[in-house]
Amino acid sequence: MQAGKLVVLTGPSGVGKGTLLRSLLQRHPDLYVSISVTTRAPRPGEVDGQHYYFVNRTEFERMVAGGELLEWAEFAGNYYGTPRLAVEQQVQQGKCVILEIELEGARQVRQTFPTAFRIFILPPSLNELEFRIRNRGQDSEDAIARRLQRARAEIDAASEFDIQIINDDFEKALTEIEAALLAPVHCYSA
Ligand SMILES: Nc1ncnc2c1ncn2[C@@H]1O[C@H](COP(=O)(O)OP(=O)(O)OP(=O)(O)O)[C@@H](O)[C@H]1O
Ligand SMILES: Nc1nc2c(ncn2[C@@H]2O[C@H](COP(=O)(O)O)[C@@H](O)[C@H]2O)c(=O)[nH]1
Repeated sequence: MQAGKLVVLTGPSGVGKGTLLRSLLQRHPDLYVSISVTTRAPRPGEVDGQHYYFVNRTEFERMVAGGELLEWAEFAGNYYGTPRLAVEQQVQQGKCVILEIELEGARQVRQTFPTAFRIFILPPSLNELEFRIRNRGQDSEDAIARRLQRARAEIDAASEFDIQIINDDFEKALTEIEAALLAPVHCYSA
């Protein structure tokens, strides 16, 4: 699996991973962002096959049993996983493939693809993280509590990653990710 590169982007829910990735894709449309499978219900505006593949638990468990997922985890009461085939095909075609996934999945990828480049996005503070999740206005109180509880453990694991970037000033964080990905050893190397 070495023609392209695999990049893992992890960080607590609400830190801004998705927003950073959308801006990164606008600047670098040749990047490939993996579309995950999830049992979470779609949020308003989320489109099946674009934001996620939305499936029920039975279908997700069938995909796990069939070896169709590169990694998967349960997060805040729902399953999330990365479809293996699309990622492998894109990497073989030389693409730089980005997985935006939580900590347990990132750890699995470290076992299966130890050469993957792994970035951890940190919030400026837990208070700001909570503000961002609430301000996003997409999660129930229960979901917010579960996500914040998980955030603490995730932040404690930040040093497992190749680099840590604080998403305080958005443009600065974006530039730091861009610089890391465009370094020859991380993406786009021959
Ligand atoms: N640097 C920043 N300063 C202030 N707000 C930000 C910043 N970056 C992102 N946000 C805002 O934080 C909220 C959460 O961002 P986003 O949904 O991208 O997080 P996420 O890490 O992808 O979350 P999840 O893992 O739950 O999908 C959004 O409303 C976004 O606009
Ligand atoms: N292990 C995986 N984690 C994933 C995947 N796709 C998304 N995620 C992470 O889940 C949480 C919650 O996402 P949300 O869209 O419900 O807010 C967040 O940390 C995502 O990064 C995946 O395929 N595998």
